Amino acid sequence: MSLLDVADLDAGYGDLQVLHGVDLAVGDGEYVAIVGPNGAGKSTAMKAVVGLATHMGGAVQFDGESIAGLAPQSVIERGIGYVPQTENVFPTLTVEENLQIGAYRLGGLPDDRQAAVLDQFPILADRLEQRAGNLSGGQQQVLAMARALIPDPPLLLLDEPSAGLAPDLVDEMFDHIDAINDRGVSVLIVEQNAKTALERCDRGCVLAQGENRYVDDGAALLDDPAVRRQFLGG
Ligand SMILES: Nc1ncnc2c1ncn2[C@@H]1O[C@H](COP(=O)(O)OP(=O)(O)OP(=O)(O)O)[C@@H](O)[C@H]1O
Repeated sequence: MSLLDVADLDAGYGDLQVLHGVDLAVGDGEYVAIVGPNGAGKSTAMKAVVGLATHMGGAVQFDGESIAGLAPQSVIERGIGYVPQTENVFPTLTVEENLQIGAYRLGGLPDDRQAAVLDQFPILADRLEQRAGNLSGGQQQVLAMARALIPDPPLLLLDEPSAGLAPDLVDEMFDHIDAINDRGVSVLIVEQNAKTALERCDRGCVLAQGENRYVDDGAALLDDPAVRRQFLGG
């Protein structure tokens, strides 16, 4: 049994079904990437796990328990951190206040959790009093990840963490994700940047038109001529 196990998932928005029978698993300590063309349903798969898309059928299990159809706050309370693609920090609040919001379910920001994330992301330690909206795009993404990590979730979901970043910052973002995973947090990312994501992850899942197309080790997918031709530009 994986930490996150999604089987035969149907999901969408209201009456619109976007996902058709999607399977997805993230093992303990594993780093999994969902890649695929625009509109494939990658973000929807992630949103269905966290309760932001309509669950229409199939199983979603986290740590051996069903979370299918649960509201986002219940999913997060069970130990899944989630960083949406956009609007993932409160721009008018300071860095420290953003971290405090990550702790609101804990009834306050424990010193050890603040210390742990500041140790991991020193760039934030120097900017605690700065408004989040004044940080660069990359720094805001780091803050969003740090906030999601405050409750110490065993699984972190990142929706397009490299979106909108200058090319030289993309590698830096992926280095941060590697470091999070190296500290024992299981990671599921959705990425447009398929090649880089597949190079970095343990396992990749290629989605197209709301269905699984390929699931394999990242390196095996990168080597697969059919995957390269259809999804990686040759
Ligand atoms: N809130 C929503 N309400 C209705 N339809 C939506 C909503 N969000 C996404 N969709 C539709 O669901 C389909 C899949 O979108 P999704 O964002 O999951 O794709 P994606 O693979 O993440 O693509 P992209 O890389 O372009 O974000 C698209 O047709 C999109 O228009």
